[in-house]
Amino acid sequence: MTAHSSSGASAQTAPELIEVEVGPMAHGGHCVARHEGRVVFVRHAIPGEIVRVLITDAGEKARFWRGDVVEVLRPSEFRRTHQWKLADSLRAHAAGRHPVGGAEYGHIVLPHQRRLKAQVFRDTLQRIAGLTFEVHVSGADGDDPTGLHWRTRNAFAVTPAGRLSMHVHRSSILVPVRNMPLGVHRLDELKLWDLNFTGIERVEVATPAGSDEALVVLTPTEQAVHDILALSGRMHQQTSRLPEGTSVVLLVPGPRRQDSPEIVRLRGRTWVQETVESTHAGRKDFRITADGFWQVHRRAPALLVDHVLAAAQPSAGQTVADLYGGAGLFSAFLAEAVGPDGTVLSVEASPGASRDARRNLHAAPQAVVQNGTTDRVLAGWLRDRNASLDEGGLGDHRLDTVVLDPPRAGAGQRVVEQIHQLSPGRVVYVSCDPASFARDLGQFTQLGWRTTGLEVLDLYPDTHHMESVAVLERVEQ
Ligand SMILES: C[S@@+](CC[C@H](N)C(=O)[O-])C[C@H]1O[C@@H](n2cnc3c(N)ncnc32)[C@H](O)[C@@H]1O
Repeated sequence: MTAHSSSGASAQTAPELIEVEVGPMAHGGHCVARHEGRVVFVRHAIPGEIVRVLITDAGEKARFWRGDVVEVLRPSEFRRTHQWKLADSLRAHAAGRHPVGGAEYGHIVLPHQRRLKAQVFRDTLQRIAGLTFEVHVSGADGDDPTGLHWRTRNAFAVTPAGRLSMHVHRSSILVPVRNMPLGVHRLDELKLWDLNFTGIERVEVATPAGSDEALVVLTPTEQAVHDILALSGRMHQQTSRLPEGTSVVLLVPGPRRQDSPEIVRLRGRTWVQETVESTHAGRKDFRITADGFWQVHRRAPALLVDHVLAAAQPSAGQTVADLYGGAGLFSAFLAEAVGPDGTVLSVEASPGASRDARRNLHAAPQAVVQNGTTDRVLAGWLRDRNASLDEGGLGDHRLDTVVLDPPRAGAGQRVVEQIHQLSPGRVVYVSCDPASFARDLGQFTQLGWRTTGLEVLDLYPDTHHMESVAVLERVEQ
């Protein structure tokens, strides 16, 4: 049973099953092993184990193969029964199917998951940026030892029969689901698996922490878009028995890719309220619309705000840029810290998230939202620093601090160079991907920046993902 072949070469040339002793955990959630001189990326293993691996992705000329553990011949002391049956490679393959993606660390006890993440983070920084750091990974308070029940944002695919499902890792194969153990308990209570989503391609669910509210966001298939009225009627009827407090919207893509989607309200409202309680900076409410961005772990917003404030050390009257600002999470707390005499420039590319940010920052006139890609906005600031903010300049401001929280791809060469040219006193880099972070940090280091603080947080238990907050300061010339 081979899921797919990456190289285009025939998968039959690889043996179906191999036996290996697995080496270190690598970025991406697989361990590195060798079979007759060839590198094999083995998922669902733990370093040091001897395992039998089903090759899922191979070719005679491929530089490396990929495979899933199907039998453990010498288990690690840190192995446990996977906490989620559908994502468990051992039980899935024994039943003749592939595990769903998204919980590739679920067979490892939580403290060891964090030790492995620290090792992966350290190795990635060393390999890509040539930098050596002591790394400790800490978890969020209140996390379940199983590593389950933390996601307040969940997304599902839909089978041709209209059932909620998830993808097999790196594959178009869909597996119908009847629960989502990584999600907060409220998600399972909605019982969305009992509904028929024919005509829908993607179902996203927001279940804010500590509230009974939920927002179900349905993206139609290409065919169903042509008769939105009929689809709306069917979905309205299907979702009518969802618990009180559940809102449902259709997210209809605009005619061109760059257009904002149209949000069609089927029930309740088009947004959810999120409340963030920071340890030292109080409590704030945020409105997040169906197409807006919000951090996924129930504790992530508050924890990240605390870390960003500690790293940025904003003070009254300062000017701070919040790049990739989303719905204004960091900007709202930064705006309070710099006060009415300071300025926060919140830069966000998505029109929906920018709209949320404007609403969320309404009470803080010192926070200005600039809708546009970071590289374009920064190019404007550099072109004419004295031009007013409305004209795309910096309005004579000098940046004290730049906070950036880019998506997984990182900021990239151009944006790092632009931040350097803007010459802020400090940079706070929030990252959800060690590899792109290492690449960008390498560039900052070459430009004369020094890392003076680094925290790594486990905001994605049972998966290989992690979050980091770094402080960079300019080396004195
Ligand atoms: C990881 S999120 C961080 C959002 C925010 N800091 C928070 O914690 O809620 C990244 C944000 O960057 C936005 N984004 C993606 N590419 C961008 C770009 N090139 N320029 C500006 N914003 C971008 C996304 O829409 C998203 O809101």
